[in-house]
Amino acid sequence: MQVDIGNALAEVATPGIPREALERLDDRVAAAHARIEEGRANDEHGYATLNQPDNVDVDAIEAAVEPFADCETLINVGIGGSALGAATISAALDSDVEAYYLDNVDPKWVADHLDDIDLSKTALNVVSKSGMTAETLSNFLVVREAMEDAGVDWTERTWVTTGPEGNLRDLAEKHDLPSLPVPDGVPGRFSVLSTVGLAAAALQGHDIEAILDGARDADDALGPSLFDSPAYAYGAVNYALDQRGAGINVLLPYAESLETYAEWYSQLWAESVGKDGVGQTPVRALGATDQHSQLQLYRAGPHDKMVTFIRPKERADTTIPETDLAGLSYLGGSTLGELIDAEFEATEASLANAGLPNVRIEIDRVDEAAIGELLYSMEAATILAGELYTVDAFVQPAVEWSKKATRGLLGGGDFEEADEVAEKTELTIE
Ligand SMILES: O=P(O)(O)OC[C@H]1O[C@H](O)[C@H](O)[C@@H](O)[C@@H]1O
Repeated sequence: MQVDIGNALAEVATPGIPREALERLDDRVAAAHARIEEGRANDEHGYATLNQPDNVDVDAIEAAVEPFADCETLINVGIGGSALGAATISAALDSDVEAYYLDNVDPKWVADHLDDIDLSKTALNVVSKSGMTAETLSNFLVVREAMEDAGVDWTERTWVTTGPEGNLRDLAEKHDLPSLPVPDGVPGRFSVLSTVGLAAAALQGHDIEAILDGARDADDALGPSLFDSPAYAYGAVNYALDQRGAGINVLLPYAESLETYAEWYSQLWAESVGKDGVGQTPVRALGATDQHSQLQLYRAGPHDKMVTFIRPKERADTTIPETDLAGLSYLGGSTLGELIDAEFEATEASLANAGLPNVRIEIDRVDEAAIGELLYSMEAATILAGELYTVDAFVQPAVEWSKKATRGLLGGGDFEEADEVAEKTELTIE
């Protein structure tokens, strides 16, 4: 993985980072790296994330999914960190096993999925670190009932990934379900390179050892200087641009297979650095599609953002047939890959021309090793940013308020948060 921060420098962009400021920031990166290494050595909460590639029990994962080797479909019931990592790997890599991630409780959407799936040929993975998440448990109950209605023995088609306690752990013990533990000391959003993200990948036939090898390569690239570590360079530059006014980071992957990656990164970054009144806002977009929807704003709107361009350097390709259509013959004989790469470079240059900061991330191709390297690198980039923002990157207390309000609204107890829902200030225009 390469990270090119040239277009984030002050000689190109506004806001931009002067080279001498980057040198000074590198001193803080060295101190942050030392703190991270200390946290890893002591297996501290959060920092233990970066030890995952050496802690994952690949045999246990493969053994847990082996009973489901005959399935044609996987349903992953989980939300947030219990869905987005696995979904990123599923979206990036091809498989004969179709995977559905039920990570929302939109009734029609859930029902439509269940109507489309042959539940007798389906494996169900229920994932929740806490084992308490309302959306996950509700969707599990809905899928279980659908299996029963279809005459399918759900206990024969289900494995659970969860913590040592909670409803899911109780369920697994009550029904003797195969289960995998979530890793200790690893917050959900940092758990893709563990049982949480890799079990689904194993079931889909992906080489999880290769994913972990990619992560190990990224680990080897970590060091006390951003000038030697692509992951730290990315985390440090995002932080430095945010300090200078680029409070938004638009993620612009130029591959459909990386669109879910942008969703995963958005949770990782937002929940990690978004606290105590600070934190850059990740925004998901897609190249080349959003050149035709958002680029106008990126190039000619306020300089309150940066853009992250992401692409694989190698990709399977499709030739554009020769044509005599007026004004289009120049495309004939080229390939869609050449077109999207030209658009990547042209759009990147158009932002540099407008002085809007941007960073380029390139992976060799979209395969197991490159995905492992990218995911691990972004986890390291985020942990480093947490140190630079001086926030605790491993907690997310702000998500609890609406959970309490929801529970109160549905009769799940007395919560003052629910009372405040009823006190909404209204000015409805209709
Ligand atoms: O894995 P679970 O305990 O079910 O939590 C799933 C998700 O929900 C929480 O509310 C947090 O916002 C996320 O960080 C977490 O990944």
